[in-house]
Amino acid sequence: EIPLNYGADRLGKRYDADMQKFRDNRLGAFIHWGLYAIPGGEWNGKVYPGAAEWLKSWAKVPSGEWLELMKQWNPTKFDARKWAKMAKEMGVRYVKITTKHHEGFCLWPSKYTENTVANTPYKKDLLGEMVKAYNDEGIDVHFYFSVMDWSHPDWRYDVKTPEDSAAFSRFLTFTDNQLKELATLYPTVKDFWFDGTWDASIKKNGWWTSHVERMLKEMLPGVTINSRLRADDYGKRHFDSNGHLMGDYESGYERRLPDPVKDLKVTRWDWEACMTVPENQWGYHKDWSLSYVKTPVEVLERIVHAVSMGGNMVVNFGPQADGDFRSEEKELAKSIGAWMKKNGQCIYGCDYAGWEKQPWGYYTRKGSDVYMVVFNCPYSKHLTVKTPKGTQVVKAALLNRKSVKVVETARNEYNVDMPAQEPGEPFVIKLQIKEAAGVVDKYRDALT
Ligand SMILES: C[C@@H]1N[C@@H](C(=O)NCc2ccccc2)[C@H](O)[C@@H]1O
Repeated sequence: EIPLNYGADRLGKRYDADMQKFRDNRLGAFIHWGLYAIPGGEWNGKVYPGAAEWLKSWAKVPSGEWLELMKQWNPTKFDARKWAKMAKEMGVRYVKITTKHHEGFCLWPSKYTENTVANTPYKKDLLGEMVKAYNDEGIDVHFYFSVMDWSHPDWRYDVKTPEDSAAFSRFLTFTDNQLKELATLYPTVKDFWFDGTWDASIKKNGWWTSHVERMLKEMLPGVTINSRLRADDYGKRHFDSNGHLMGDYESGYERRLPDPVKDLKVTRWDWEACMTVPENQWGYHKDWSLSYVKTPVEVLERIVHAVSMGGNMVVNFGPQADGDFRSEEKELAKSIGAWMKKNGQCIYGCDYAGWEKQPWGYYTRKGSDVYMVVFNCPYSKHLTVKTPKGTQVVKAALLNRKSVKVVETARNEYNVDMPAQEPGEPFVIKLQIKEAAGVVDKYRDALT
């Protein structure tokens, strides 16, 4: 192994209670809310199809002009308790909030910059209201924090000159101060999800990313940190130069998922994916007709797919500037929540089952309970199940307890019947299994 000063602090998964809670939560929501919600993808009469939270970049708006939007920031319809109820109804166990996105506008009254909610007509501490409301509903709060800050004069994409070094050193101190502020003001925060860390300036300062992980874990024992923060001595990100995951979970799956057959390696570490409902909109965009908008079932399939491979899924919401949500997002939360109410036991606390994936859908597992989550109904009316050697399927039942017939068709192969009534939506079959070592093998391989 290459000797590293700023590589992974720990080898292998964390098994402490805080990490177990992170893992058991499985389903989260992202809240992308900032000044970008005001223009909603349109600038000077032109609508930009790219990610709305990147509008400042697409429309090449100078920081001074962009920050003028602060004068319009007054979410009169914002009601943190309503937001928390919506999350509760959706069945998410945690919410990741953009404390500060690339634009540099802070949802909390930071004393290290003028670019905060305190200097807007709204004035109040939005982040504090959200943290309290979500926590009051028993929902964990995670902080999204963008290291890249387009509005800070000392931010640099790269560090090439002595002036760059002096400026970026000031920037890193500023960022330290903001992170300490967040950890001090909101000590119930359970996770920091860092973004905007791909530029050369950060890759050349791997030491700082290691310092941030250690500083936050010192201030908030048990807090989790995503791999995206981290760069090692050689600028290697997420995984260090020895291939070890940095941080506590891999956070590279943004708007994409591992292949459920080819990418089984991801089951070796903790990971969390995040997704948008349109093709690529995190912040509020006024025109969702510009790209495909996923249906609730398509969102649900991505949630189940992630859990089936031992990962978490975070579904994004981009609130309007007025503090209300668009109807598509309200309907999505209701629809996912209704399904989770009936079937959540195949998600919460579940993990990779280790069985061979079948075309009808995904397996998840919790202890000795194996769940079949069916998205694709076969014309054969049977759901093929292939178990690992030594494992038998004893019984199968729908979650409403109606049993379904199981017929053994070959060694470690079964036909599980489809339910008599067509469920009309993705459904779950719970398997009772028997894992006996050295089971009598009554089948013979063909002599060829
Ligand atoms: C979670 C997402 N990460 C932010 C982001 O910048 N993603 C990578 C990206 C990099 C360059 C152009 C578009 C998107 C997006 O704005 C969201 O916050």
